[in-house]
Amino acid sequence: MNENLTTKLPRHKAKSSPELDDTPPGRFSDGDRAGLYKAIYERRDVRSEFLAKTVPEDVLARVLLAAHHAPSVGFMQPWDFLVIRSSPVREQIYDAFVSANEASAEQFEGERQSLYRSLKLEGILDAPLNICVTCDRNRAGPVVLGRTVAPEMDLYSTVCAVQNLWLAARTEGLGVGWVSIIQRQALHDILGIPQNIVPVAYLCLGYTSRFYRSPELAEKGWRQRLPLDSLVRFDGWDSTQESTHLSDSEETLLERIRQRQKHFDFF
Ligand SMILES: Cc1cc2c(cc1C)N(C[C@H](O)[C@H](O)[C@H](O)COP(=O)(O)O)c1[nH]c(=O)[nH]c(=O)c1N2
Repeated sequence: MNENLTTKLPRHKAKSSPELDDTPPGRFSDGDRAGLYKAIYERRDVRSEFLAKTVPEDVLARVLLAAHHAPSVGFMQPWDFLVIRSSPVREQIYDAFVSANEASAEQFEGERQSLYRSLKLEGILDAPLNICVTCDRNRAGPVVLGRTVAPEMDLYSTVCAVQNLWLAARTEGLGVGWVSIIQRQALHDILGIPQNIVPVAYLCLGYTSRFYRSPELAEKGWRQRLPLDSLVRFDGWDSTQESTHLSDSEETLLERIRQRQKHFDFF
């Protein structure tokens, strides 16, 4: 990275006195870093705990602007944000969810199906606000820097915006729940989204009575977080993790990951 550029970056100060701030240029202060990691670890997918409380416009503006600052291929910014408050509209979306969810439940069998049916997988009517994040695949014309050999990059960019929104919302005390159990065509029909625009995410958003400490699906026995050390590979897919094949630094990295994940096990 260009050193001059780095040194010109604004210093983020968590400490009250600037003289005490010895944060290296370009790096966040301990407080700022802790805030970001806290948002990451304490973000949850929220379905049941929404409160009716209104989300003030300035808070929503901050969250949407955070989403708009996501990275995007060729700086395409392919997203639009449909803010949905109307109860009749949300009721139609909810009906679309119910029929898609019934079909989804049929994909599982026996106890797994019973457990699936016991899960609440949306907060469409409970949350005061729903947001549909879409992707305009033609926003920057047919040829986009970075998308020439990987056309799906615009969709990935839109997902980056969703993640920014999700994290920013968490710092504001807002819960977000992603509902993907809705036929895409139903979103086109109900929301009048043109066929050339892709609905990427349907989100429920609002203040909550609480946030689960760990993913609700983990707490309810659906699926647990995987050990990260088993997902890290070195220099190629087939690299083995047998200790004889690992360099000291690779072994140290995996050990640090194990220690850290044990520490954060409950997330
Ligand atoms: C693309 C995509 C799509 C969905 C989700 C997420 C993502 C990324 N999730 C939320 C998902 O279940 C949740 O993220 C995981 O269970 C992990 O929990 P936390 O997000 O860490 O709380 C989700 N949850 C839900 O109740 N109904 C849904 O339809 C979906 N769909």
